[in-house]
Amino acid sequence: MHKLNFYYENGHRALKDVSVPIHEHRVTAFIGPSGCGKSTLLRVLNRMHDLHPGQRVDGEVLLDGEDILGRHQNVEGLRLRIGMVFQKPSPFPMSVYQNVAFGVALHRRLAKADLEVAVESALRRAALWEEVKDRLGKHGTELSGGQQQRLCIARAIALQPDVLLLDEPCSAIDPISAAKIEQTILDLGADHTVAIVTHNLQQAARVSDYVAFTYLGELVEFDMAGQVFTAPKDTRTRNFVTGRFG
Ligand SMILES: Nc1ncnc2c1ncn2[C@@H]1O[C@H](COP(=O)(O)OP(=O)(O)OP(=O)(O)O)[C@@H](O)[C@H]1O
Repeated sequence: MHKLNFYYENGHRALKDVSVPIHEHRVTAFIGPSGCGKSTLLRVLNRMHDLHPGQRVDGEVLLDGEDILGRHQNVEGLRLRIGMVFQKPSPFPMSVYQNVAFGVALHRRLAKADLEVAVESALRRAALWEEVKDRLGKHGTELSGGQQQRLCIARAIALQPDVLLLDEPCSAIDPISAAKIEQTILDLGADHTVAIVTHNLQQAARVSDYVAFTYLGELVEFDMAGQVFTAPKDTRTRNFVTGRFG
């Protein structure tokens, strides 16, 4: 993304000339103190601001050379290519199976058996299959919080997106589920481009290849994760990763 600016309805400029590469088939973590614009940035990548006519964005976000912010961009099609998982698990009010199958059936003409294969594959990749394979007809909202979040990840990856955006996927989740989700993110990074927002610096260090540190809407530092955590160049990054502020 290049020189990205974002303004909320009240004129607040939440992103200021943010330029950052998001590398293909790598995990990029966005870290920074509360309110520095991390979620805003992910939402722009999914064109969520289209739902709020008073919000304004300028700059460029290129996906395979095409500006996804372009006025003529097919936003529905874009959201198939760029999947998003939100902080709060949000399963559809339907069965576990339907939660994953629904979007797939909508966008791909698959025979029943192939649809079942696609659902199983997504649930396996989200490290949920073993826990739900005997109760696929159960309501998605009856799963535990950690299971619901993995269901949302399965739902997103079933659509075979090129890019997956994860906004604090483990924030409301017990450590065992969080560890499973982290492993899922590591596995997904092998063949998906992943951008994750997390408050958990240890988690960012464990799952990401690259780290972007943002502060007050600006990109302060972008580098390989090891570099940012062990030898940050900017004093603000150093203070943040060593727990001196944030
Ligand atoms: N709907 C809104 N209207 C006006 N300002 C907003 C709105 N939503 C967020 N903001 C402001 O934009 C800035 C960035 O918010 P954002 O949610 O992107 O930060 P964040 O880094 O994700 O924070 P956190 O880590 O707490 O989730 C903050 O100053 C916030 O107060």
